[in-house]
Amino acid sequence: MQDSDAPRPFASPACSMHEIDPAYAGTAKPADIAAWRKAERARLIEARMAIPADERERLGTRIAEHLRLQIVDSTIVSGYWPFRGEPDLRPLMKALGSAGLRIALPVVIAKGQPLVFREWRAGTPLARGVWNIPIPAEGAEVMPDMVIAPVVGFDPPGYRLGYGGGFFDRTLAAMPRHPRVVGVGYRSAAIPTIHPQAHDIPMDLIVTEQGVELAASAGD
Ligand SMILES: Nc1nc2c(c(=O)[nH]1)N(C=O)[C@@H](CNc1ccc(C(=O)N[C@@H](CCC(=O)O)C(=O)O)cc1)CN2
Ligand SMILES: Nc1ncnc2c1ncn2[C@@H]1O[C@H](COP(=O)(O)OP(=O)(O)OP(=O)(O)O)[C@@H](O)[C@H]1O
Repeated sequence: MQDSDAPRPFASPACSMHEIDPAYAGTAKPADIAAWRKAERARLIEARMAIPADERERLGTRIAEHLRLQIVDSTIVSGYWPFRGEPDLRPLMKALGSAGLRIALPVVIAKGQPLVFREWRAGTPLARGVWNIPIPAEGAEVMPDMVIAPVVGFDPPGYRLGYGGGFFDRTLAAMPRHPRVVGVGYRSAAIPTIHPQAHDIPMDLIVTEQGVELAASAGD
């Protein structure tokens, strides 16, 4: 009698991924990309906030350890002030500042406009910016040569899903010299694709608690 669950090794080709419906693989192009992104952001942010705070802190420390190894030949590094459960890299920002690097934070000037970067040092007074994000109350506007961008989601080629303002894409597109752009996030923010659009600029590198996820090929 034939056991229907038993493996039948030669019944099909070794790899049949090409036969799988893209919808099943989670990569079918949604009819409405903006609506899909909105729902995906909400899902990813909710999942991130559900990670217990002490676990997020542990993961953030590991991300900072991996990230630190990537900071070579940079003089002005833009970090970020964490919110909505983003990895907290402030200890690293302080350590880099003590080591002589200049640190900046992104500032929203207006919706639909590029960000500007303002220098920050430990102890710099903060003000509440748009969406109540803390920003340096004073300080020179600077051009970072490395930008650390927190991700809500990311995909294997290094495209970043953010909060939906389009700020980093607009900012990078407007910068006279392309800085090194490093996306940071928890490994659980990895998705098969963010369905990149023409305006989406891929990260040069993504760093999670597991290490460096990708490095764009030399010369990019
Ligand atoms: N910590 C941190 N600071 C940062 C960023 C970031 O990602 N993380 N930004 C990186 O860009 C900028 C702020 N970007 C933001 C963009 C949108 C929303 C926001 O709340 N948007 C609306 C929905 C927008 C839409 O879907 O149309 C919302 O969520 O209600 C918040 C911040 C600058 N500072
Ligand atoms: N360079 C650009 N010029 C004009 N519009 C842009 C540019 N980049 C993005 N946008 C617009 O911004 C909106 C949001 O873009 P997107 O969904 O990529 O945001 P996001 O990367 O998730 O957000 P954020 O960077 O703020 O965290 C879209 O409507 C997009 O068309």
